[in-house]
Amino acid sequence: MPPLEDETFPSTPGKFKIERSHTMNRQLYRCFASTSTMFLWALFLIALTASYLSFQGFVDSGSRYLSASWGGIQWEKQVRTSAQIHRQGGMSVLVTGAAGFVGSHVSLALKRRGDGVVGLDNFNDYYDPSLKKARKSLLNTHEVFIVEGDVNDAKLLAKLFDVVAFTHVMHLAAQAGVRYAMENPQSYVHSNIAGLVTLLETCKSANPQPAIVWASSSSVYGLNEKVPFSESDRTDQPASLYAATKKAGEEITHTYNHIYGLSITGLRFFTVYGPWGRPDMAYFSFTRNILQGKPITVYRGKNRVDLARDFTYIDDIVKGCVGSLDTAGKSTGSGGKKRGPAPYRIFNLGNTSPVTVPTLVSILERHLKVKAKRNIVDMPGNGDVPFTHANISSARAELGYKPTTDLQTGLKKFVKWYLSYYGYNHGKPVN
Ligand SMILES: O=C(O)[C@H]1O[C@H](OP(=O)(O)OP(=O)(O)OC[C@H]2O[C@@H](n3ccc(=O)[nH]c3=O)[C@H](O)[C@@H]2O)[C@H](O)[C@@H](O)[C@H]1O
Repeated sequence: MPPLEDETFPSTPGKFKIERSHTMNRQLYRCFASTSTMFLWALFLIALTASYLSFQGFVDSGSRYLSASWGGIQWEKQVRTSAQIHRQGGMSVLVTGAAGFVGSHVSLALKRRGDGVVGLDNFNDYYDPSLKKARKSLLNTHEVFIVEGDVNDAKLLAKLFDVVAFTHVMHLAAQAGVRYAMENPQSYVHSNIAGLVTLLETCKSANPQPAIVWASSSSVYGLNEKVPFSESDRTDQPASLYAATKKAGEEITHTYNHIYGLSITGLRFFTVYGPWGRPDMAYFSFTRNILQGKPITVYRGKNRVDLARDFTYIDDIVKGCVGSLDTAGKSTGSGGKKRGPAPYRIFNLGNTSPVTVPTLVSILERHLKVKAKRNIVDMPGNGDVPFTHANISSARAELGYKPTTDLQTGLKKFVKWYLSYYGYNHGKPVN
């Protein structure tokens, strides 16, 4: 049998009751006994709460750490290893948009010649992210590490510059696509303006400051009618929000060059195409539809004039990018302050021989050996421009840029890659 006291002071504090009819001593004793028990209970509860809270904190910080895709000793090691330079006079380059079309090609080219490369990409779903993951795997086999993150993440950028003193930044992360800007305008502001400023803020504060080469676009020429397009032509009539954000990027980078001494090179790409390309672009989506027996929509300009583009093959663009990195003068600032004038350059990277969209379709038909079902419609007012044509004399003189691949040859290589990657039905990638 348990003693009475034990029954009167049950183990559950909330059940405690004072018995008024007992003697003073007994009450005092009970009171003392109850006070010490309560004290012990209180201590126990405090300890329990404290350990619960600290455990919760551990779980929270642990899950934060686990859910974050960057940070930690192992991650830093991967970044450092990927950034290591393996040639005399080489550079260490942060490539943003490294899982993208141009970014993956440029990263590989740099790595192959012995430069250090660290990629950054947010793997967004503007187009099939599995293609971006496949590019990442390819880069992985060449020992290029891609950090998963956004250019708007200032902490991540600061950390990357903390771990590696990048000599150059190849900034290719962007919201691409001319017509999609009508569907999702904010994504252009987020990536092409806010993201650019975040990156420049990091670069301006870095010690040493890197030289920056970044992707502008042929679309900045907008409604300009003077052909071929020269860098000195007017670029104040953009036809799409995409073009407007790229033009804004040119002005923004100029400001950072002027105030902080950042070395800046802007590249106006002309409709880049090739293996591992972007599925949202015409040559890519036409290929898919033609193979699947689906109709393609071919836009036509005013007065039934065919639209034309200065389609530029990816390998030529890569040479222009690498040439830009090689010739980029140094940034002059330190501690966030300009110490002297730094280069500010803009180059057209085109092919110099525009081809009409119906001709593009005919070339694809020949390579695919399938007839396209053409649905010809008047160009909707969706930001498109009727033609592009690059004057590349500046790039030729200063970068040694000389495109060598015509559309016929380039599309042949694209189709070969496409069929090996997707197969004839554009099902899942062939393993
Ligand atoms: O140089 C650039 O700065 C841009 O190049 C690229 O834009 P664009 O030149 O518009 O390429 P792309 O979409 O392949 O359309 C090609 C042609 O096909 C026509 N087109 C397109 C789609 C369609 O369904 N039908 C059609 O006729 C269309 O009217 C056009 O005449 C990049 O996407 C862009 O991110 C940017 O980098």
